[in-house]
Amino acid sequence: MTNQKRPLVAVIGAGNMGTAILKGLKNLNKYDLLVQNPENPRVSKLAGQLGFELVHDNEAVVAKQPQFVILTTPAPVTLDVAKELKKLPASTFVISSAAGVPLHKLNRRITNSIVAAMIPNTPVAVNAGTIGLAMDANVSDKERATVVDFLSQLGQVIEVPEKQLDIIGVVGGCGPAFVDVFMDAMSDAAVAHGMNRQTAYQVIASMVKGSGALALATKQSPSALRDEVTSPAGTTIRGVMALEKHGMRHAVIEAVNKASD
Ligand SMILES: NC(=O)C1=CN([C@@H]2O[C@H](COP(=O)(O)OP(=O)(O)OC[C@H]3O[C@@H](n4cnc5c(N)ncnc54)[C@H](OP(=O)(O)O)[C@@H]3O)[C@@H](O)[C@H]2O)C=CC1
Ligand SMILES: O=C(O)[C@@H]1CCC=N1
Repeated sequence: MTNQKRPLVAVIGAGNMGTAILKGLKNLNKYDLLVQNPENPRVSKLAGQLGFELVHDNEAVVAKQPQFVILTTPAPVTLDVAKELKKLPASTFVISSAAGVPLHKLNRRITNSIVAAMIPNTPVAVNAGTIGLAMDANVSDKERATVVDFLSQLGQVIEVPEKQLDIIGVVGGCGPAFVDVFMDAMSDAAVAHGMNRQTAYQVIASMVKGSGALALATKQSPSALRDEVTSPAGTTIRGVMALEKHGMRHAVIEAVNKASD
């Protein structure tokens, strides 16, 4: 049997987003994984769980010549990290997930490699993410396709002009937290009506997953889908009217506005 070498993917910054990406990549079972993070027992434990190699400086990342480098560092340190990746080979793809860090600033520091900016969300951990992606015009079609093909393994990739990454970051990136608040509130109500907590979580998560799948499959607008549920004089319309009365629509719009500030 031949011992074929697997492509190496490096993730710099194994916090919440880095870990979600590592889990999604691990599920694929086709990449070797390298992580750079400051020494931290949490990350050492994660290395054992997910089976990645752990290093603590970017020189070690450069030396190992990964095919893809994913930056999941806090936004304020990402440009400093990028500076240390200058010596990566020209064939390396560096994909930053740092919200609000613009491509031209990354490109100024990573002068050699192909650079992309993305906004993923935590469902990448189960390969069901939503990933906004922007690349400079000078990236070739072939390079662009390589990045899209790679990231598509973690979820749905939506290429957008860079100026739209901020709003994708809110709707797609923060969105799971907003949906989690909704699911948590609905679980409380279900428990108040006598459902046990674990069953409530299962029913509600499955309902949210199915609603998203139906919207994607049918391409119907949310309002058209809602109308299909609201039977005349039925239960749903009473619930929808209560949501309107208590300002759910306004609360959601305000959440997006505040997160965009
Ligand atoms: N969380 C999300 O859903 C999303 C996050 N993002 C972006 O991802 C990035 C990370 O966010 P998030 O995971 O939530 O943040 P976390 O704070 O959870 O993770 C940041 C990680 O980076 C590590 N780190 C800090 N400084 C360095 C450094 N110089 N070199 C290498 N690693 C470093 C931290 O290590 P330690 O903890 O040991 O200090 C930590 O493990 C941000 O830029 C954010 O904008 C984008 C979309 C969605
Ligand atoms: O809360 C944040 O700033 C990051 C960016 C999008 C989701 N999480």
